[in-house]
Amino acid sequence: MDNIKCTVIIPAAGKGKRMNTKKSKQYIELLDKPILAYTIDAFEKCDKIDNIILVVGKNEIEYVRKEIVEKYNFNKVIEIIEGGKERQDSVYEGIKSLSSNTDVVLIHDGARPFIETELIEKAIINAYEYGACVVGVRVKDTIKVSDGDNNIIDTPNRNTLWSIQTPQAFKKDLITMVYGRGINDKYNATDDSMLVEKYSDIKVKIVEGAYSNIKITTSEDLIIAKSFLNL
Ligand SMILES: Nc1ccn([C@@H]2O[C@H](COP(=O)(O)OP(=O)(O)OP(=O)(O)O)[C@@H](O)[C@H]2O)c(=O)n1
Ligand SMILES: C[C@](O)(CO)[C@H](O)COP(=O)(O)O
Repeated sequence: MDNIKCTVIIPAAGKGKRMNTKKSKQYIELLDKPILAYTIDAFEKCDKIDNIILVVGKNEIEYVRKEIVEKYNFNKVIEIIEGGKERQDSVYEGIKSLSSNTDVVLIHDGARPFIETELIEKAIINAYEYGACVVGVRVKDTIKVSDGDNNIIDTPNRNTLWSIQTPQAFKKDLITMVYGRGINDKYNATDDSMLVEKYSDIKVKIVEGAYSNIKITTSEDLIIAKSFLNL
């Protein structure tokens, strides 16, 4: 475990359309610190992480370098690169810049600032053992499947359902192979593990995560985030 070389790719090039604020949500400040800085901090302080690759919007590269990476002394950040149109395109840019000296690759949303060290470490261990894993929590609601007219057509057994978060962690060769194929096929995956499910025989392990590991997506999430920080 101590010898596993781990790189995390943090996609943070989104526009935050659902948040609908002037600045993209990952740059909103909580206690004078941008949300993205909380996210990076979680990986900077995890001993098992060697390198961090940040993927951001073209016009934000210099801001992120000066006002986040340098300001908070994030020494593990080795690259700040330009993202793409969709999350998947941004992650692929990160994958293309991975060094050969990496065993396990973690992918974690820039907009998930409350990830804890213990979960990062569990994800690394499971990825190393099984090849691929995602962090997730059991769903609390009953989930329905609908047809195109909002009629219910199925109610899956809740005991089998998970709400999937990040980090998602993979052996480097596996995630590189499946991302290459997904991009080539223009296969639209809403999370990284979908590509492993589609293009390999590897079973993706779910690591039971934390309900606090929210993705800041809409304005309600900011209220929750502030309450976590006692604001
Ligand atoms: N082209 C994109 C789109 C998303 N992301 C990142 O992927 C993570 C999860 O995406 P999401 O929460 O959907 O962010 P946005 O795309 O910014 O939000 P929205 O869909 O509301 O516009 C975020 O950290 C986001 O910055 C990215 O790097 N590149
Ligand atoms: C990867 C993810 O965070 C897992 O829940 C999520 O799928 C990202 O989706 P989004 O539509 O880009 O918010």
